[in-house]
Amino acid sequence: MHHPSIAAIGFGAMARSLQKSLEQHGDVTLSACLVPEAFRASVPDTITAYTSVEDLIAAKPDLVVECATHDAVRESVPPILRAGIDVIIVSIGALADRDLRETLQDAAHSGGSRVSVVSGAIGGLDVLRAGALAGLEEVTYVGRKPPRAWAGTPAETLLNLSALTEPTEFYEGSATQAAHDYPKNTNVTAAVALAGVGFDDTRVKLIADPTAQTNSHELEARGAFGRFRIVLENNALPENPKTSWLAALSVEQAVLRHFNSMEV
Ligand SMILES: NC(=O)C1=CN([C@@H]2O[C@H](COP(=O)(O)OP(=O)(O)OC[C@H]3O[C@@H](n4cnc5c(N)ncnc54)[C@H](OP(=O)(O)O)[C@@H]3O)[C@@H](O)[C@H]2O)C=CC1
Ligand SMILES: O=C([O-])CC(=O)C(=O)O
Repeated sequence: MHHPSIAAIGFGAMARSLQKSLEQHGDVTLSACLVPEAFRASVPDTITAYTSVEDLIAAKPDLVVECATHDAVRESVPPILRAGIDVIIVSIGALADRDLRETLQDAAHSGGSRVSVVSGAIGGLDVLRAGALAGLEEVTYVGRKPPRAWAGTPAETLLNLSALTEPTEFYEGSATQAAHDYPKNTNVTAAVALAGVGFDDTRVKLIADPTAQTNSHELEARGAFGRFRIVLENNALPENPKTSWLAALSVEQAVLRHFNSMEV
């Protein structure tokens, strides 16, 4: 049987966690990645590090998983799809851009490939998708993370993160604006928006909480189907406090499912 070999775009906290976890599982190998030139030296010898998308395509991976940035989705994913290689996207916030969504669909169509997004650090997207068919009246997402997870974001200019003593909300608005302002922390809101009522109508609240030990995601929806509320309390990846471990596990699950002929 063919042993699938996949490639990652990016080789940060999530791709590393995915690679180790797949190695333990044994059925699929993450054997290559596409990284910026400056990052190449930090990729272990067992992984082939490409710095051009053309070289990655020439290596013909069975599947590519994007675990990098919104820019990587914009720049690298369309040519890979056009080359006939399926792609799983994790930096879903990039899809707040309608033109990019069309570009990706066109690229997949012309290459006869498939592009999909992961559920990532959140759950309940199946409920939203089903509920949306009968109409959703309201979808609200509340993201709560420890202050260190908001470092390097506009929250830093709105709050004194290191001096916070109580949970503080610093953003309330649409998923469109959240994806733009907090690209490394609101990919989950993009997944919620795509499954439910779209980017402009998905309400988002973001909280820096000095008492929080986890990255928590609260999702509430109301519609013709009824009501729904879930709360996830995710442990962060040790290498990146912004990213939940569950997000990496959800990529692994999507990869294994991709190569399974029976979807259960
Ligand atoms: N859907 C979801 O639920 C979730 C999605 N995410 C998203 O997943 C992605 C990966 O997360 P994580 O691994 O924690 O992030 P990291 O920052 O740890 O890793 C991202 C890596 O991608 C590299 N990179 C940057 N630009 C490019 C590019 N154009 N092409 C290839 N590589 C590039 C970075 O290199 P350098 O350091 O040199 O810039 C870095 O090594 C992020 O976009 C994150 O926001 C995260 C959590 C949940
Ligand atoms: O991993 C998480 O908890 C969520 C996250 O960063 C994102 O949605 O981008």
